[in-house]
Amino acid sequence: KDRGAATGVRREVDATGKTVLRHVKKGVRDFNFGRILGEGSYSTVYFATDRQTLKEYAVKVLEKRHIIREKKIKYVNIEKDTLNRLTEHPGIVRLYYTFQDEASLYYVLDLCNGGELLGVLKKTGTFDVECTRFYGAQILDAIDYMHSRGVIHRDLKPENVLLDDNMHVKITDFGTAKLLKDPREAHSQQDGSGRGLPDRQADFEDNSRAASFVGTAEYVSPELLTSKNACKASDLWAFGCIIYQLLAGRPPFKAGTEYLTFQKIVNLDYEFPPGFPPAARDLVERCLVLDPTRRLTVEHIKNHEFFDGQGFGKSLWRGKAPRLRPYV
Ligand SMILES: C[C@@H](Nc1nc2c(c3cc(-c4cn[nH]c4)ccc13)C(=O)N=C/C2=C\CC1CC1)C(C)(C)C
Repeated sequence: KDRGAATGVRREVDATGKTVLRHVKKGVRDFNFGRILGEGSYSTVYFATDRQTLKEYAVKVLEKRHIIREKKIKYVNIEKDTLNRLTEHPGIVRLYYTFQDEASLYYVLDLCNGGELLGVLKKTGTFDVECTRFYGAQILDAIDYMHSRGVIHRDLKPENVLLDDNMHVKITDFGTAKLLKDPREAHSQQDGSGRGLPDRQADFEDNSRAASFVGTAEYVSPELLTSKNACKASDLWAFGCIIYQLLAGRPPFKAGTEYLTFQKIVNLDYEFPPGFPPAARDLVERCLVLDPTRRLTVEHIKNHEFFDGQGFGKSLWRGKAPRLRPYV
């Protein structure tokens, strides 16, 4: 079958002579590929335009041979399953289509023209309190939605927080997410950390994969370094690191080598620069808690004084993003 077939619905006559409408998958030839937007370890993301609709997308291309050789098939499936679970939130990159050809897999996704939050932060150096509150609230709202759908991101960091045309947040890069098997976990605080529901410990991911993955050094939570088990609170540890970094211009735990960075994390060895806003300091201190069961939850954070006056409903995603100003 011609993979590059035009899109949409085609009228055909089936074996019994009945006229049927067939949905035809999009293919590589339905898109004009443009520049490279970003490169991951197993993928390249291109700018692309749909030739029929002229809509612009980001297309993530994964080379099959590379994935097989590097034994990453599981990660590819996790990412696709995760993207297919997270379809109804403005703060999550949306997957529209997938297709393949002999050599590669293709994911057609939201185009985030604002690029990575890290890039924007590097340009301004730091964010002022208003910007930190707005971007912190959007990231937190997206985390809340992910967790409600039983997804733990496990590698949240400013490189994976993208920005769309309105400079609103789009969380991406779910190849290392952890999908809680039992959706019941999704709607409660119990979340695979084995807390409170010991009998369901078995429900969770096979520990072999969990054991093998560790996030990006600066944002990885202490429990992932010590017990190899990520939980929803692990994403809130990363959230605390991101809030600190937006205001300070650098992450709280950063050393010359990964090992020394891990040392700082498990020893909670960090300090605030002079003039760090007190409400933000209190919030960060209550997220960067070694014991995941004592860390603030999403609900606690939404009610923290740092977010006083910040709505978390639809208004958060409708309003204009604040002009980016450095925290001086
Ligand atoms: C984090 C990711 N980088 C990026 N991933 C995506 C972008 C993206 C866009 C720019 C950009 C746009 N304008 N200027 C820069 C720079 C980096 C991007 C996008 O627009 N849409 C979906 C993406 C990813 C979705 C896919 C994970 C499911 C890595 C480095 C892994 C390739």
